[in-house]
Amino acid sequence: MSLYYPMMLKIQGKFCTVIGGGEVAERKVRTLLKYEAKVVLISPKITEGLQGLVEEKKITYKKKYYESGDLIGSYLVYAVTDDAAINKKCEEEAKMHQILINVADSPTASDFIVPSSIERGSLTIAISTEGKSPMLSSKIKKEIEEIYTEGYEEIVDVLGEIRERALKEIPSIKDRRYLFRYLVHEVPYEIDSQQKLEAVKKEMWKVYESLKRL
Ligand SMILES: C[C@@]1(CC(=O)O)C2=NC(=C\c3[nH]c(c(CCC(=O)O)c3CC(=O)O)Cc3[nH]c(c(CC(=O)O)c3CCC(=O)O)/C=C3\N/C(=C\2)[C@@H](CCC(=O)O)[C@]3(C)CC(=O)O)/[C@H]1CCC(=O)O
Ligand SMILES: NC(=O)c1ccc[n+]([C@@H]2O[C@H](COP(=O)([O-])OP(=O)(O)OC[C@H]3O[C@@H](n4cnc5c(N)ncnc54)[C@H](O)[C@@H]3O)[C@@H](O)[C@H]2O)c1
Repeated sequence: MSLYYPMMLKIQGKFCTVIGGGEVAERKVRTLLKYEAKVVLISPKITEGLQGLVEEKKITYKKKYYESGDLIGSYLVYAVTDDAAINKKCEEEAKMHQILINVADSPTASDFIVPSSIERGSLTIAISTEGKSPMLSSKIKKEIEEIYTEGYEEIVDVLGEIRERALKEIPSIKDRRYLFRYLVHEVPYEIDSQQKLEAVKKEMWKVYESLKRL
């Protein structure tokens, strides 16, 4: 059994502190920015990529070594220096203040792990091995990407729109469940071209209109 509880976290507008400015830090920062967090970066040296983000004012940069107290007020912390003793100090401070921390060189010390993930609009598929093999996570990701192709973004949006309409227009939960089951299990999602995708979307709405009237 895994000790990690999977969940989806909204970090938009939250202060996330990254200690360290190397390649791993850059990857973490880019992901945090993608989800619109407010990133504070603490490191004496940073990569060119991170320097670019500082110049574009995308992140707040404090050019210094980590000191105790730096984590106060953070929502999430990433200890990603190449110095295990410093990462450990960050871990201790975070634990003292009950701030969630990810420690790059120690999955077991981390409160949370960043999974490998696939995004198709609102559909997210995340894979984790509890840090035992990021390489396996990455392989599985590639396999799943082949099954859940980009077209799923639009399929999920249509499912969402139909669900919203059905909640208003189909009073019986049994009927709604039948509809959702039909849309997900019976309509074949053959969507390997835009033309086929459009045909599937049309079919989904047709199913909705016909089941609504029953
Ligand atoms: C998913 C992804 C998210 C992200 O970081 O953004 C991620 N690692 C990614 C990339 C990546 N990771 C590594 C390389 C170099 C190549 C290699 O060595 O493999 C590359 C680059 C690449 O593959 O391109 C190696 C590596 N990873 C960790 C250590 C430290 C250690 O194990 O001690 C070492 C050094 C091991 C060593 O020195 O040998 C630790 C972690 N990496 C995790 C996540 C967490 C566990 C996930 C899980 O449970 O499976 C965990 C525990 C911590 C965490 O939460 O960060 C991201 C995108 C992958 C994708 O999506 O394709
Ligand atoms: N989680 C992952 O996915 C993953 C992947 C590969 C490696 N790692 C681990 O992550 C760590 C960092 O890897 P990297 O390739 O980014 O290293 P790196 O050497 O490129 O960068 C280390 C950074 O830490 C900074 N630093 C050093 N001491 C500091 C201090 N006291 N305070 C603040 N910043 C300090 C340095 O200035 C530098 O910017 C390593 O321990 C490595 O084993 C993790």
